[in-house]
Amino acid sequence: MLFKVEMDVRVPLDYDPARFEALKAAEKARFQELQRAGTWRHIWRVVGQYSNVSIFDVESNAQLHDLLTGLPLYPFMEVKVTALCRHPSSLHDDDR
Ligand SMILES: O=C(O)C[C@H]1C=CC(=O)O1
Repeated sequence: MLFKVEMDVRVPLDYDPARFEALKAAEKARFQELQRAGTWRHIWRVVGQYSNVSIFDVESNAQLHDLLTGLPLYPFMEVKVTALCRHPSSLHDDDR
C-alpha cells in the first residue's frame, strides 16, 4: 500500500541543540534503514521549509502508523497522510 506522507518539523526555539542533533542523527539512521528496506520509497525536501514529502510502501495502515509514531523526530512533527493507488495510465507495475 502506498501513502504520501508530508512531514513538517517544528522544533521549539529553546530546545537543547545537542539533544536535537542527537535526534536528527537517530532520525537519519532510521530513515536510511527504512529506505534500504524499500519501505520509505522516496523523499523530497520542500524548498525553503523544514518539511519533506515522502512515499511509503507498507503492508497496512497500522504498520504506517507504528512507523511514523516511532520516528525519533515524531514528537516534533506535524504529519499529513494521503492514501494512494496506481494510476491507470502508469507504466510502473509496482505503483500499487
Ligand atoms: O529532514 C526531515 O525532513 C525529517 C526527517 C525525515 C528524514 C530524515 O532524515 O529526517
